[in-house]
This record gives sequence, structure tokens and C-alpha cells, in this order.
Amino acid sequence: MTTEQTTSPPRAGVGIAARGLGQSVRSGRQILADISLSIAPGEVVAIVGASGAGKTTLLEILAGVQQPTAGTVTYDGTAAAGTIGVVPQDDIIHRELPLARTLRYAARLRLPSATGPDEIGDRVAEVLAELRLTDRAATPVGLLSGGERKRASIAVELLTRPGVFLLDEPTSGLDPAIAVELLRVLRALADTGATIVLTTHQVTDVDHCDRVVVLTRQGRLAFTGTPAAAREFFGLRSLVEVHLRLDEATRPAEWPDRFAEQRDAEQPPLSTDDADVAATPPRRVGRLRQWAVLTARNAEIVVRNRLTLAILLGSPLMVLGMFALLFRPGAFEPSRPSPTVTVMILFWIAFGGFFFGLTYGLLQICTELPILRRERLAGVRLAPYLLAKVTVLLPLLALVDLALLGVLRGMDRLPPVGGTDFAALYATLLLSSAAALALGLLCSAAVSDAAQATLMLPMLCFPQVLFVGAILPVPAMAVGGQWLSYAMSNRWAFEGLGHTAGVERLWRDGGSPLGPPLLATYGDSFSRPVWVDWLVLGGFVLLFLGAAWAVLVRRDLRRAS
Ligand SMILES: Nc1ncnc2c1ncn2[C@@H]1O[C@H](COP(=O)(O)OP(=O)(O)OP(=O)(O)O)[C@@H](O)[C@H]1O
Repeated sequence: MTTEQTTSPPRAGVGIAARGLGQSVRSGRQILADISLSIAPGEVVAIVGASGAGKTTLLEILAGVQQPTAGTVTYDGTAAAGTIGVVPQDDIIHRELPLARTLRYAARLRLPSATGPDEIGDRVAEVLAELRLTDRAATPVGLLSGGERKRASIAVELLTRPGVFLLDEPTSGLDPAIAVELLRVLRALADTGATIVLTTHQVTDVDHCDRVVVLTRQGRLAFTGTPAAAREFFGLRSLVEVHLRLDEATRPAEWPDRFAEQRDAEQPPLSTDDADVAATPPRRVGRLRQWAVLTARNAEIVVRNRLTLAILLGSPLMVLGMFALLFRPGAFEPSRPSPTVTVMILFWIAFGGFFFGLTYGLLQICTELPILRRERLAGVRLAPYLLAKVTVLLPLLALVDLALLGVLRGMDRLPPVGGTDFAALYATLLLSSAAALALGLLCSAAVSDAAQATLMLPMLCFPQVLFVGAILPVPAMAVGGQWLSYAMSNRWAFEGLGHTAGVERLWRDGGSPLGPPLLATYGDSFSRPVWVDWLVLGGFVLLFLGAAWAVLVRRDLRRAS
């Protein structure tokens, strides 16, 4: 790749103008009011204010992530923002992957599809150098220092060379020397043409900025201008005391009114009739490429996280060991079957497949919601995101389901079924695991964190035990229970396995006197052709995945929650 092809042209920087911005929340409370300010291309701007003053809200409005309830934002005089790099407060990138790998995946999700692997490699190297991270390229993100992780988070956005960078508290949690180093990096970015806006609690950060925007506790603009002008305006030698000065005001609007007066005297009022806020959505990489990149990244994360992989594969093997210890061989022996044991074996196999699928899916989304939210801003779509999860986890489930059936069959815990019937048992179990995986993803999409997801586990498992028809046959249930049993994916798996395993014939014609009465209690539970069970299980897969998608759309991941 030649330098001409890989070195991006210098950015022009983007001027931002906000006019009369206001933001109210559902309760009616106004968290920002009447904010008008102009930011010149290539400026480094700090937004300061007490906790809860509305700094993040203002930043998100400037980013187009939130729509204001009043006012407008324009970028270089137009409503189209172009590419904006939004760097959230938390270092939200996967911690398992080496930094350069993380950036490669981020680049493949953000840069145009036509960008080749060499060009992506060059771009990643360029960004690493620019953020002074070249020597950390092979270090897993989780092992980087706080300051390095912040720079890594900025590097993700720098890949697309945005004209505007908006950073939420980039210096929080950093020691002062590292914070200064980071601010220098931001200054260097601004010098190459990017406009930088950041929020900060460290008023000393302001000295490294061209402009400071001061908000009052009530979300009003107390000042915007150079740090020197701010010191003069507030009559302070250091802006460290600016919050005290604001709090000394006799009325909330005192400083905003004084500033408005001063500004009006110096310049004409800013016009408020610009175009509406409309950050242009970033040009998206196609769905297929997104799916391929996300799948590759998920697979690499699973493989690199050895402990997770060991748990994913090891826990089903432990369950398999328990089954082998629990069930004696020969329960399906036609001359002397144990009908009640056959029910339990089939039920627990079905439940095993369900449980593996559910637990595989349950933590997948809720543990990376902030990452997903960030990637949604970069144009990642939800359907490829969900399918990429399934693409990586389903083969693992296929492996453990095969081991479960193969070993139990080999140890004479299952009937000696031949190739086609074994394949049918396997298809039923795998579809059941897939439905449970989709259910797990749905629940993971609906909750906010891993603790909530874990609390849901009993709620999801109990009905799949009670209403399946194994512990109590469906015909023997109360009417409500019978209806509920239709909604249990595990019921269809259990009955499908029973059909293929030939329990009807075994109980009716086998050598156990317990068989016929048991068959009478179960009615025609096992007489349905197994493809009907497959259709229903396939329907559950689609239903749960569709619902997971809808839940994520509804959560409106483009907005901060
Ligand atoms: N969606 C929302 N619904 C209700 N209140 C909200 C919402 N978003 C923000 N707020 C409130 O608006 C105020 C401003 O929030 P914001 O996060 O912008 O402040 P901040 O200055 O960034 O605070 P901090 O410095 O503590 O991060 C806070 O009181 C916050 O609780």
C-alpha cells in the first residue's frame, strides 16, 4: 500500500453553532435552558459545571445523540454533522482483545466496505502512532493503564478521521500527569484540524483548552469564551473556584444574565432560526460485512477468553457426567423397560439442551450494552449483531448437544437408535437449544446488567420444568397449565424426543406392566410426527430473536439511558 493511498487528507475541522438549546425530561424538569454558543473549527473546548449541571446532556445534543426540546445545532452552518467521533466516559471496548485487533475490528465496522485489509492495517498503525500507543498494540485492552485505555477509546473514533470529537469526561479517573498528557494528545488532534469538545470536572483541564463553556447548576450558560476571559468575567485568579463563585449568586440566573448582558454589548444576538439538529447518520457498512466482522470478533473473544470457553464447554460435560451417574443403563430395553425412568431420561436431556442454550445467551447482550450503544452510533445494525451472536454460539451448542446424545447413546442410556433416528433426536435437541439461546438473548436484551439476568434464570427455568408434561403429564394438568404448556419450548423438545425414541411402542408393547397405564396418562403426547415439533421449535427461535431485536430497538440504544 502506498503512502498516498493510506495517509488521510488533513481535516478541515468543523465549526459548531448552538442556538437557544433547551432540554426537558419527561417529568417536565428543564435540565438545559437557552444555551447559545459558537465553536470555531479546530478549537479545544471544555464544558464545565457542577455535577448534574447538564454537561453530558449538552455534549450529547451537540453529538446528535439526543434531540433537544428547543433550539438548533449547526455544523459549518448546515444541519449535517458529517462524521462525529463520540468518546463515552467509560472505556467501552472489549477488554479481551489486543489493542491492534480491537482497532482492526472497529475499522472494519466503520470504514467503507471497499477498504482492503492492508489499508485497514495501515490506518490502525497510523492511529496507534498518533495516539502514542504503537508499543501497546499487542497488549489486551484490559491490561492497558487508565490513560492508555482512554487513548485507545479515542483511537476507535479516530479511525474514521472525524471532523468533530466529543468526549465525555476523558480525564476522569486519571492522575494529573496522565490527564495533561491526554489533553496534549487532544491538542495535537485539534492542530491537525479536528474540533474537540470535552466535558470535565477538573477545572485545571480548562487551561489546556481554547474555550471554556460554564454551566450553572440549573443548566444555564454562565459563560463561554477563552479561559483568560472567564477568569476576568468571574473575577478569579484561577477557575478552580468557579463553582464557588456560581454558588455565591443571590439568584440562579444572576451569572447567565450578566453574561448575556456582556455578550449583547459586544456582539449582536445570535440568530435562532437555523436548521434543525440532524446529525447525518454515518455511512453504514453493509449488513453482511457487519455480520461477518461481528462474528469474527465474537469468536476471537470467546477463544481468547479461555476461562469462559472452559465454562461454556465444561459445564455441559459436567451435566453429562451427572446424567451418566444418575440413570442406569437399559431403561429402554424392550423386554424389560423402565417406563418412568425413560420419561425422566428424555425430560432431562431436553432440559439439558434448553439450559445450555439459555445460559449461553443470557449474559451475551446485557454485559456489553454500552459497547453496543457506542457501535450503534457508528452504524452497527441490530440484526447482524444478533445473528453474529447466534453464529458463534450455535456451533458450540451443536458440539455439546452431540456429546450429550452420543455419550448417553454409547452408554446405553438411550434406545439403540440408528443413523436417521439419532439424527432426528439430535435435530430436536439442537433446535431446542437454539430456541433457548434465542430466549436467553431476548432476556439479555431486556435487562440492564448481569445481576438482573442471573435473577431471571429461575423464572425462566421453573415453567420449563413444571409445564413440560414430564413431571405431570399434560392431560393431567389443570386447564390453565395445559394452555401454558404450549408456550414451553421444552415441551415440544421432550415430546419430539419421546416420539423418535419410540416410547409409545415401548410402553404399549414392552415387557413392563407399568407401560400401558403410563401411556394412558400421557395420552397422545408422543404420537405427533417429529417434524411438527421441529416447526414449532423453529418458530420459537424466530419469535425470540425477533422479540430480542424489537426490545433492542425499543430501548433506543442510540440514546444514553
Ligand atoms: N433521561 C433523563 N431523565 C431524567 N433526568 C435526566 C435524564 N438525563 C439526565 N437527567 C438529569 O439531568 C441532569 C443533568 O444530567 P447530566 O448527566 O447532563 O449532568 P452532568 O453535568 O453531566 O453530571 P455529572 O457531572 O454528574 O456527570 C441531572 O440531574 C440528571 O439526573
